[in-house]
Amino acid sequence: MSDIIRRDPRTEWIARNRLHPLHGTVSVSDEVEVRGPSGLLRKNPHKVGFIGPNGIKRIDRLKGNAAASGKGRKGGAAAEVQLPLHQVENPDFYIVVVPDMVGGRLTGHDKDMIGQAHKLINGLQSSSDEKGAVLAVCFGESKEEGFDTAGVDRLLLLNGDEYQGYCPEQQLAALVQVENTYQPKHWLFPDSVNGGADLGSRLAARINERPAVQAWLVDNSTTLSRGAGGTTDITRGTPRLLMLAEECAEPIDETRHEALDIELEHIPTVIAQLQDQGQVAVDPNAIPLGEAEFILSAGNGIHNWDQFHATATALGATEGASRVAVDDGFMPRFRQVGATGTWVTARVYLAVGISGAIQHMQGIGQCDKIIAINTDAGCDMVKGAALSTIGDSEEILAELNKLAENFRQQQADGSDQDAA
Ligand SMILES: Cc1cc2nc3c(=O)[nH]c(=O)nc-3n(C[C@H](O)[C@H](O)[C@H](O)COP(=O)(O)OP(=O)(O)OC[C@H]3O[C@@H](n4cnc5c(N)ncnc54)[C@H](O)[C@@H]3O)c2cc1C
Repeated sequence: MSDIIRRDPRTEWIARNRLHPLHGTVSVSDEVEVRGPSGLLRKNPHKVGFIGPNGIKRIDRLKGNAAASGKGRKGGAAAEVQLPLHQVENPDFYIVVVPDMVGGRLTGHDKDMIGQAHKLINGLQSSSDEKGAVLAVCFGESKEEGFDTAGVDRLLLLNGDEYQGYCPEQQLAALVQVENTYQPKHWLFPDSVNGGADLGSRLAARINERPAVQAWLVDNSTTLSRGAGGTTDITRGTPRLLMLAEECAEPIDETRHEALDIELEHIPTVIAQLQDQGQVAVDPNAIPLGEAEFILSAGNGIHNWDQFHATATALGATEGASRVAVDDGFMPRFRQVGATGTWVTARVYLAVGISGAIQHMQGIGQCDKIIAINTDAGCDMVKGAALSTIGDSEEILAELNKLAENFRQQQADGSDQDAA
């Protein structure tokens, strides 16, 4: 018999006519793709997705991705790209940036500020032969490895004991010494609650400069700042000292810089009026999702919710969730991350059993590092993650719990020995 698929006009007509008594027999199929009576492969839009436990229709992304291989993956284990090196041999002038370095690393806000510093340098260089460099002054312990790709030409790292914890008076003394030594063209601070606004105000008062605060559009002559609680813009000439709003400029991404270490002598040691009593432990779940630094987020791939909550506690992470986990009633609505939930800016976003739908990815675009745990190596979350573990969420969370427990135990043993 011939393999040619022959058209059956009568069956085709019945398939098109939803009121025909035989319609169900020719068109009903649980398949999303069906070969119609004409031989053509057709998609049945009524069969795409399924009704979840809450009665809401959803698209099953696992099905679409299950067959996907790891081919064509980007992001994640991104190939190292060697960017062109930008060198400034003997800078004629400096623009000094003082990053917040929350957790010892440059924040997105810090990187925007460094981008702004280079914009100012380019403007100044276009009208003279002088060469400028960005000098970053960083306090405390640094874990940052990307000063060069962030655009730092010179780096002054002040991490002695006197710079540990909250010590604005000592930091100010160092900045005054930088001012006396380098006479920078501009001082840039992030206008943030993480220290930038405080330190910038202190230095402005000390060196008698009138700063621009919440500056968001800056060039060499004019600065636009947000005023009156963000309801109006204030235009003024660009001052020497600027406290910059987030996203004031594009971060550096096309060049690599030297990040040469420099040292500064004769910084006076200040007898502090303020005493740092150390950090206060807080319940990670009491931190608003938008401000959380480390988020453990659950999706439809979580099948053991008690274990998920236990892991979040063991890791000290703030809990987040995909919309499906929320719609299905496993997590409260205020934990939803994404376009219609909270937009998060965590340093580490650990997504467990989340497929990476566009609405979810929109909400995590500002996170520094995304880690995915998923059974599907081809899902969009894995494609966008810096690190992925492919496997069952329950098994991987069990291992994570064990590691956290061992770590705690080792720390406890260590402190016992110290006490003895
Ligand atoms: C207007 C609109 C707004 C939306 N807004 C949002 C929003 O703000 N936030 C949001 O999150 N979604 C939002 N959505 C929903 C979004 O489109 C997705 O449906 C949702 O994000 C999917 O959630 P999920 O990844 O948890 O579930 P699924 O898509 O079902 O994915 C589950 C994932 O878990 C994996 N998995 C399954 N079993 C295991 C296992 N045992 N171990 C490990 N992994 C496993 C699967 O491989 C899959 O990748 C919105 C949708 C619309 C239409």
